[in-house]
Amino acid sequence: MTAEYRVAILVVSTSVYQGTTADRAVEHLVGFLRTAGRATWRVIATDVVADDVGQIQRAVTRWTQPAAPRDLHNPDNYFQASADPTIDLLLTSGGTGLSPDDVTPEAVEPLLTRICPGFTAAMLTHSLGITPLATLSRPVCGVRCRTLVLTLPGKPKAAVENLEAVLPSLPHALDLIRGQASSRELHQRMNPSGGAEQHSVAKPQLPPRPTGHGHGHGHRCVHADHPTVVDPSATSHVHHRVAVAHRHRESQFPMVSVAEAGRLIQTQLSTDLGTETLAVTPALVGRVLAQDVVAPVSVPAFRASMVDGYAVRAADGPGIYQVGPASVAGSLAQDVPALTDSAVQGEDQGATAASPTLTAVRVSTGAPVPDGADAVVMVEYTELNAMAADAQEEASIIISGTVQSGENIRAVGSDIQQGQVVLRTGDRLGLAGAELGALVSLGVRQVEVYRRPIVGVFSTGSELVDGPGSAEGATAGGETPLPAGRIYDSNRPALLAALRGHNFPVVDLGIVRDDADTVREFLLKTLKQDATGSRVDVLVSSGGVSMGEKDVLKSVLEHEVGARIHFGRVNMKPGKPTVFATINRPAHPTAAPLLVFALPGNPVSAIVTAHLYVLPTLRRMAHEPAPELPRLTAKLQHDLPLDRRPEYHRGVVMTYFDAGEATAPYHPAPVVAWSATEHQRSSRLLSFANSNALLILPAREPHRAVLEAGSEISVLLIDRLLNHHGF
Ligand SMILES: Nc1nc2c(c(=O)[nH]1)N[C@H]1C(S)=C(S)[C@@H](COP(=O)(O)OP(=O)(O)OC[C@H]3O[C@@H](n4cnc5c(N)ncnc54)[C@H](O)[C@@H]3O)O[C@H]1N2
Ligand code: MOO
Ligand SMILES: [Mg+2]
Repeated sequence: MTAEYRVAILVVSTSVYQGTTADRAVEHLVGFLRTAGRATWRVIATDVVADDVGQIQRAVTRWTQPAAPRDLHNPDNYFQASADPTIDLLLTSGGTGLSPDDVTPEAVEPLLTRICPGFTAAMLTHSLGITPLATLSRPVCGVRCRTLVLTLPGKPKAAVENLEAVLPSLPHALDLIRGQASSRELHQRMNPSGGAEQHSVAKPQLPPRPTGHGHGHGHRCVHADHPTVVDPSATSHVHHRVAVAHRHRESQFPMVSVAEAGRLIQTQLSTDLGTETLAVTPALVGRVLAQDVVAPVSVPAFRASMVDGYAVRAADGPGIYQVGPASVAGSLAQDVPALTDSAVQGEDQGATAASPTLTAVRVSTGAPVPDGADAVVMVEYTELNAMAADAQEEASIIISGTVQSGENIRAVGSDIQQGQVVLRTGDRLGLAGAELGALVSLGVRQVEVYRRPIVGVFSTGSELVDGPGSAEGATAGGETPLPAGRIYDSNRPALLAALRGHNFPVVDLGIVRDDADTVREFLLKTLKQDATGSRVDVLVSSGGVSMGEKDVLKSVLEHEVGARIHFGRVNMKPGKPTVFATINRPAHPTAAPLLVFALPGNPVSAIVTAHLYVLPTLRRMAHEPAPELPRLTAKLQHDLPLDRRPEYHRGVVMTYFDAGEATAPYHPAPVVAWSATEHQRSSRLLSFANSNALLILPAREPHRAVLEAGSEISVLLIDRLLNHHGF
């Protein structure tokens, strides 16, 4: 009985996809397979996609999924939707050439879990025997889960020739991939006479079979439970997930300095997130303007008094003034009568010793100054001359001093002139509220501001349980005793709190188990969120980036979702395994890449690196004028032992005067620093207790193991600077 294999064919061609060209590849390949022999080839699915990395990857992923239910947060799992787990052979046709549109190898290669250069070689050798133009073809072949993927050329004839070239070994290759044959059987099948060559057949590098999943017919991806390591011999970014015994025993990532890490991030971040027009409300504080604001009106818009007193004509000088109707704050300028000569001259109120000859209008601070008046005399510089008959109102007052024209009057536009540029592109609406207040005072209803990056935060770790800081934990009651071996996910709430505290929109993406397939699908799903509009600009994770067999994040990033890792280790304590990567978005090739900060899982390391790397990056992306953490020089108050790595030690920083110094005409405020706690282990969140700064300690050197009290050190503020004096 001949074996039966299930085949899917994916035509990759924009013109076929758009209907401007008819496809002939499927027909040719199906015709060839019908008569190919060696096995029964059942073409059970075909599809057409454009020359587009995202479309190709989605089709390939759909046909090469393991059948086991996916453990994703969103049940509406795009990649799962039409998964057919039983495709043995996936043939793509088209897009393997050299034109800029040809992206099939770029799309397929990152998805392959094991590359098979033998198939590629067989295809190329065969084709080169037919035409030298075969040099222009760039096929990739390899395994994804239980499916062999071959990228054939687009020309139907060439596609068939390439397939023909590999046909002899195909059935056995597929059996091996399915786990239904051994290499020994293969050799017997290919060389029934046996002999010495038998030993020269290279043993296929199959990863050991996962335990507990049975053999043969299971449709689980054989790699699912295996850690991933980079095969150092692999020249491409295709990875091999191999058993823990074969893992690297040294990190493959060069150790960069903190400064170099900062520079690498800066080369990748985008400040081109666009702008948004927002209503002028208190929520605008902290935002950065993406437009100049021109004053639409003057402030004040009317001549306003700066003091509580009496509006007069300065030229009238000292004398007795009859007090006219008041202008108080809230009076309409139009209702305040003008000061006129005729109103007062020579009138006699008859109520007191002296008679007024002049006139004044009582005004309060901020109230309109009547027309005709050019000065306001403060109430303190006047005396009551006479009361009105009701013994309540002022009838007249005495002004004894001289009065300057313009005194105590805010001229129209003297605070803000209509047409003046009041705020400029790049100005931040400060936390003190003044810029917001200025906009409101001008009646500006909305402004264009830079969009702030949206940050998705997730935790990796199979040991993690949602704690009281999360919605799930709150309903489950975070205090329930945890089984030994489990811990509450404290990194995610801590990181969310810090980022939200700095006014960045955050999305809680939950916990992702330490399993390469789960991590990969989570990342692909997050990338796919392009299409739905709910996309994040920056991903921040914690955990899974060191050397452990379950630390799969770097490998999945690099080899399975097409990320570029810009650094994977930094010479600092804590935070050595910090990873920074970028991933292009398949659905939006022109959009800025997604930035990924994969922070170490140790809680202190995650918080320190979030402040050191993530926060300044987000602020830069948001066009904030001072993106870096504030840095000061401080005097260390006690000896501190040094580490082999430069250390970001949790500390307390305070400005300090003693009473004598405070009275000196000028005395720079000394800044002093000390360690927040002893026992600054990366797991010990209490090392942050009361700390407001990271003390930057140099690495230990042969001649210097301790930094001595009195040393000047650099400190980075992560919270408010303490002020010994209060005010
Ligand atoms: N052989 C080596 N081991 C380790 C090295 C090394 O260079 N070689 N580096 C150490 C350093 S330094 C750090 S930092 C950590 C980083 O570990 P990972 O990023 O791989 O994180 P995990 O292994 O997932 O977890 C480490 C630790 O943190 C706890 N954790 C993780 N996530 C959370 C969370 N969301 N909330 C609370 N606690 C969390 C986890 O349970 C572990 O205890 O690696 C060292 N190892
Ligand atoms: O660098 Mo790790 O962050 O020391 O704990
Ligand atoms: Mg680890």
